[in-house]
Amino acid sequence: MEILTYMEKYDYEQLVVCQDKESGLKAFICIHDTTLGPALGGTRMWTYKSEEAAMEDALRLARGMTYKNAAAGLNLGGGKTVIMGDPRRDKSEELFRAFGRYIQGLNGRYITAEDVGTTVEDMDLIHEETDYVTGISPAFGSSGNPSPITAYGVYKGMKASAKVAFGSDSLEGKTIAVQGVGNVAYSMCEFLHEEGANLIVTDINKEAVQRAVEAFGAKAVDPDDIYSVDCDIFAPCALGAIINDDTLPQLKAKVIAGSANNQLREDNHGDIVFEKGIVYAPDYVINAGGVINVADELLGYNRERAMKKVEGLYDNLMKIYDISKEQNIPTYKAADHLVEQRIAKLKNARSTFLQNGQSIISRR
Ligand SMILES: NC(=O)c1ccc[n+]([C@@H]2O[C@H](COP(=O)([O-])OP(=O)(O)OC[C@H]3O[C@@H](n4cnc5c(N)ncnc54)[C@H](O)[C@@H]3O)[C@@H](O)[C@H]2O)c1
Ligand SMILES: CC(C)C[C@H](N)C(=O)O
Repeated sequence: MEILTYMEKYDYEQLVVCQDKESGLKAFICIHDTTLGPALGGTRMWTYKSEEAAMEDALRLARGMTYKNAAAGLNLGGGKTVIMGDPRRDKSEELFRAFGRYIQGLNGRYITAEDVGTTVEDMDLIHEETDYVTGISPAFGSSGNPSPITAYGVYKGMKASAKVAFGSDSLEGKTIAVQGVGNVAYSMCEFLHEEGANLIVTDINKEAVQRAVEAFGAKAVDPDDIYSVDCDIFAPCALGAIINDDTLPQLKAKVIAGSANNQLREDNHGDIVFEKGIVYAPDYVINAGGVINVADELLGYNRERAMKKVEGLYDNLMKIYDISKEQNIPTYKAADHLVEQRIAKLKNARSTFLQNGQSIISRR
């Protein structure tokens, strides 16, 4: 990968490479765009096949956060970190504290939180070294684990998508195929089960599958079989790029609505989804609940205010579905246009000089 060429193509601001031999930290912090405010995005810890794969993931995820934060109406830019390592084996106090010092060195340009492979406890360790971290323990006045709030937002967004596809937003009796039953998807399944949906689940972690089978009477299938099951809604809640040339011909669902980031391998897969008449909830719109919740901490956390915004994801998606219908364009394009317009307009509106270049958040 020609890294600077790639960064120029998609307008990236900064890529920070973190290496600390003593703690074993190997990480990439990527800041995509800070037009709207400091870059907020989670930290993923994962066993990447190569340094290049980790760096590419950080870049793709950071850009996704710019779009997510802008679409959710937040005054925040987009960034993300990936730490190379096995979250079950390689975590330590010194690793997260070393990482916290790298974040502190960015002096507020980047603020982190949880993502795949990291927890509230990890954020607390980062917090030992920097204030630029959210999703820490509620004892610090924080909002805690964002996953259940993300799950609630996805549930609401799934209802909006069902309304468009089936004429009613009730999920009672609907069959929903869930890929990955980790932190977000388990909470999401609680809402779906309560509403009377039938669940089909898969995960590469057998214990996660078992937990969902026992709690929700879910039917379990092997990871490769989840795409072809008979279902109304496919909910991708594991990793990205799962809507692609191999999986699309297998899908029977009328709706794709899940929490995973970067679900479309390439944009053209969003075009194919549209041509097939599948209602696709753009990932960064439907899964914004967690970031909305942690972002509220920057204003002094108020759960009621945050939840009101998360409820609004239903309407945010409806707006995108309306634009998609009116303009006959795929939903991912409708969402991208809205975001790009917001950023362009605000770039202009925020171009006047301010003493010390203060941002709204730093004034609170
Ligand atoms: N946690 C949040 O608040 C949040 C917010 C927005 C988006 N997301 C996104 O939602 C997704 C899930 O996040 P999470 O926090 O629940 O992570 P998690 O690690 O708790 O859950 C992911 C699950 O997917 C499983 N998995 C991985 N690869 C798989 C595969 N090929 N087939 C089946 N299962 C597989 C894992 O074993 C794990 O159980 C991620 O893409 C994440 O970026 C999370
Ligand atoms: C800020 C975090 C809650 C970010 C979350 N992992 C996301 O992808 O939205």
